Amino acid sequence: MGVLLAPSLLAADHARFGEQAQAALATGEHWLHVDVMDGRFVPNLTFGAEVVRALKPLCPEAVFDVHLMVVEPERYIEPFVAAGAHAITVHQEATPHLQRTLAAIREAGCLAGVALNPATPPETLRYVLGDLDLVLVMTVNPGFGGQAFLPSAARKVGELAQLRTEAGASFKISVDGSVNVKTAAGLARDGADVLVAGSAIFNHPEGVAAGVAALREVLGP
Ligand SMILES: O=C(CO)[C@@H](O)[C@H](O)COP(=O)(O)O
Ligand SMILES: [Fe+2]
Repeated sequence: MGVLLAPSLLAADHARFGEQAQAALATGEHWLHVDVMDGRFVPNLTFGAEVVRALKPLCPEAVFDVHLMVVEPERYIEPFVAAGAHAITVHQEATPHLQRTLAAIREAGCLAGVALNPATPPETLRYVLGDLDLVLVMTVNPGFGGQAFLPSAARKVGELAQLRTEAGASFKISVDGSVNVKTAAGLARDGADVLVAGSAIFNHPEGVAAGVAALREVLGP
């Protein structure tokens, strides 16, 4: 299976979410990445489950990939499931009860993901590998779009691919932060299954379709 692209709505025009989400899906991509920030876990605020609920009828084919950058993420599983999320990712650093939280996400019928801040080692997931469907490697510090890529954090992609093989696990490896035409191909070669891209898609000077096409071109067939 080829690499999936997950356009990140954080970089979309917030006054035209529906239109921009539809433009991203019209390119043939299916995932939509939804960045939820609470002003506590990260120094920025975005939106909540109502955005997924509102987009759902406009984008019935979308896979809503929710990235919770919030403290106490377990409190938000139910509202996002009810709104129509398909994948819910919590931060390893945000909950002391990671296994329970992942189990609750799966129990609710969603893919269960864990995000790793740049300083968090993949080994911290060793004892929850069987509870995971997705690991989100942050290649910037979470909180903002348009930041500089951290190559040290990207090294985790290959390490996770190795850990996955050794453990006989099957989680997807997703990468989030400064995914663009310079970084995408290397990340895919290292083992990324999903590439989250905000600025590279929604801030492309020729529009959303051109942003997706440029990434697809460097990724190859
Ligand atoms: O989770 C985050 C930021 O915290 C991301 O999903 C950003 O939306 C990525 O934006 P770009 O780096 O692609 O502009
Ligand atoms: Fe994100």
